[in-house]
Amino acid sequence: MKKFTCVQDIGNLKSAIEEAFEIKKDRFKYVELGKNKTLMMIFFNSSLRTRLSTQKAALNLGMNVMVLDINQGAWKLETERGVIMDGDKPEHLLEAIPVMGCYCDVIGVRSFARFEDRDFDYQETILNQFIQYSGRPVFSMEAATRHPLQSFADLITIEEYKKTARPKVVMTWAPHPRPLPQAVPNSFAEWMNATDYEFVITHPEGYELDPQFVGNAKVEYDQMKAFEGADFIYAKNWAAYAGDNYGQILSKDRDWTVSDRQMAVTNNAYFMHCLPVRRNMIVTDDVIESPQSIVIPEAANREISATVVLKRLLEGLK
Ligand SMILES: CCC[C@H](NC(=O)CCC(=O)O)C(=O)O
Ligand SMILES: NC(=O)OP(=O)(O)O
Repeated sequence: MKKFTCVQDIGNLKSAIEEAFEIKKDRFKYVELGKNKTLMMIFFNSSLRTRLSTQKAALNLGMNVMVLDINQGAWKLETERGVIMDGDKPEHLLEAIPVMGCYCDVIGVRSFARFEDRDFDYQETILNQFIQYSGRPVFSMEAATRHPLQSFADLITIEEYKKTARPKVVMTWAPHPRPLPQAVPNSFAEWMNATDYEFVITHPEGYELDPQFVGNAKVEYDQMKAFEGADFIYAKNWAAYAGDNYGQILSKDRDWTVSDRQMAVTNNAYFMHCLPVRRNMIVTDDVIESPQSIVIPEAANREISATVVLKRLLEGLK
């Protein structure tokens, strides 16, 4: 594997899941693979789970790790070409990227959507500059339109907990005080559509995601109807994508906050969320603390998805 940015990069999902379960049984099985290899993790945005689980995954494989928070300590970076750099940004990304590539063997990048220009975001301008100019294999630690390490961990978790071969999985929008990226919902939809699960997306009108990610999923504007008989509930907020509303908050309707009321019409569904989660906006305390909440095992599986991905990128170096 030369990059990991989307579901297609992991190849056959059944094999990927088998590899994840194999590594989960012995996460140090490939500890020699990363000897004298260095992972560089570059964050343009905050992180807890991705930062810790990916570093742990690198250690599982015997790698050295360097972490750079671009906005803390490094020079402020200009990312646009053609800009006269007479402002507060001393360095251009197009120099910084190949320089960073000199010091490592594999690069992970976190760079969220900026909501200033939908094309800039949806062309994955920042991530693709790392892929084009670093000279190293690059993987996404959440970029503008996807979060594949999270989605892979979500799939592993559903495979561990599902009680039927083809569970009903429902992704629901929920309210939030800030406009959040579409990366997590886009990516979850992309991975769910790559399985044979029954997949439903529910959100208020106006929150339609990019059709390239919605695919053949059923979109249901009635949340209670969507929840009927569900085996897994995946909650997430996202800002509007469509038209002139890109990056906007259209609703903060807390009737969409996941509570016992909605969970009561499911098939005793498991509750999932990528975290961090705004309690009593996205989900009530009772639901996220219930026996059906699997958000912690879901977060734990981030170490497994990252170990599989780094293992394949290291194998691709040979
Ligand atoms: C893994 C999720 C990362 C990010 N989440 C946030 O930015 C939450 C920030 C907040 O709740 O203020 C998102 O929604 O894409
Ligand atoms: N789910 C996830 O990626 O969490 P962080 O933003 O804390 O890394």
